[in-house]
Amino acid sequence: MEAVNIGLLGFGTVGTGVVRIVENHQDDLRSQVGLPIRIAKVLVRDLDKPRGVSVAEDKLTDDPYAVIDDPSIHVIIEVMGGVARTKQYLLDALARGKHVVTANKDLMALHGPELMEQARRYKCDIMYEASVAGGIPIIRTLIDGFSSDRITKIMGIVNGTTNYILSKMTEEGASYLDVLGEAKQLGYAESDPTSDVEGMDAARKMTILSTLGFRTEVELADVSTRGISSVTLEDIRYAKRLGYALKLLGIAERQDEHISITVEPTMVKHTHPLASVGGVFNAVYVYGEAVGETMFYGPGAGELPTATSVVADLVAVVKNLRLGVNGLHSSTVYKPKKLKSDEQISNKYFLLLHVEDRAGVLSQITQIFADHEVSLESVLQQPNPSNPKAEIIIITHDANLAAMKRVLAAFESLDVIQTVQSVYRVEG
Ligand SMILES: NC(=O)C1=CN([C@@H]2O[C@H](COP(=O)(O)OP(=O)(O)OC[C@H]3O[C@@H](n4cnc5c(N)ncnc54)[C@H](OP(=O)(O)O)[C@@H]3O)[C@@H](O)[C@H]2O)C=CC1
Ligand SMILES: N[C@@H](CC=O)C(=O)O
Ligand code: NA
Repeated sequence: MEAVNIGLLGFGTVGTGVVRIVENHQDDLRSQVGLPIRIAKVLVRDLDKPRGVSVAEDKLTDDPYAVIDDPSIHVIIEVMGGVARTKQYLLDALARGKHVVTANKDLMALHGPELMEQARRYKCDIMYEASVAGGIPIIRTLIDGFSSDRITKIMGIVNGTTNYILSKMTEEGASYLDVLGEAKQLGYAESDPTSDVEGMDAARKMTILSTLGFRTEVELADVSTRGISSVTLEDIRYAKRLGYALKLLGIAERQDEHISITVEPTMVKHTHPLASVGGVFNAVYVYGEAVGETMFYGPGAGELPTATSVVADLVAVVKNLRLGVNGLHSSTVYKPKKLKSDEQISNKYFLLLHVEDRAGVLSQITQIFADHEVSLESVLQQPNPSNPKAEIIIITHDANLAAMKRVLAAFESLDVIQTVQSVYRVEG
């Protein structure tokens, strides 16, 4: 073997970064793996599209099997996105003995176990560090760094696009749609940004992180998911005033072997380290029984940060190749899965209610909380100059989710409440 030949599936934001790093860091990479690394073929959709970095014309193809079936290719780097078709390409590549590096969280969250089984069968590696928190080496950290510990909490800002949007709304009062447009321009958003703003992208990443952290097979359907599309500037202003930052947080918790995983806009206390993570940055807070609190911070999306993780995976694959130890994935998933019920999930909540501005309203509302045994940390009532109704802002003490759902159901039949404007989980 004279060189490691790469088949690159996709030449967009991340693919361009991979080609740049392989070119610009060639000497360092070669010193580490003992062989030159060559981009042998590149799959694109549109052969005529102008590219940010050039590759020889004869390397470009729009035929995926010209890459997958090429016997000279050792490693497939998949940075094209997509699920069903892409899964088939990777299953076929593995069956032909090619190692795989992918940045595709949609695919790994939905079909990770099947792809890993195929990799085991054909003694190949499949690595996916870039799939969660772009440039942060968090997957390696969970698999290797914490192999000796028992993780009980993973809490993360794992979507760069939504963190960018919420940060700009908070700092500049910018409009949601304007900032979403910017995030698309900057290459942060998915090709369909609905998966960013509705929380699905973060849910896929939390599926991957909690599977690794809790060593149990978490499925996407286990993640209760809510995005940021209904977050208003008013919510953000209230959060700020009360000493919180509004963040799209993924939170995975384990207690007595029961787990819960959520993705939702969350009020994070200003003193919590996650509150100051701004822009496209991501951060993952991990609590282990032995290690205690840890936090990992870095760019969550974008060309070169994401490509850094992809190429680091490539280096790991090639080192294994040189040692002849590819495909020796030890089992990181071996615990039976037990999900928490709503009665076992306990959080603080923030509520913003628009109500009739007359005597006795507040006591009717607080009575409903008392009836369902939810106790309150603070209650603030104020007139709203732009609305004849009053606003009530409530922060609860820790309350179980089932009780909170009963409170919200009871509010529906209380005619003094005009609207339940917002409900957010509170952390820190
Ligand atoms: N952008 C980011 O910051 C991050 C992205 N990711 C993940 O990395 C992957 C790639 O993302 P990104 O680079 O942003 O995506 P882009 O849309 O920028 O690039 C996708 C590339 O794949 C090619 N492609 C897509 N579908 C096909 C197809 N059916 N046949 C042939 N070629 C195809 C496109 O070809 P053409 O150029 O001709 O259109 C394009 O070159 C996704 O899975 C994404 O979720 C992960 C972490 C961060
Ligand atoms: N669209 C994603 C890209 C990285 O995974 C994000 O914004 O985080
Ligand atoms: Na990562």
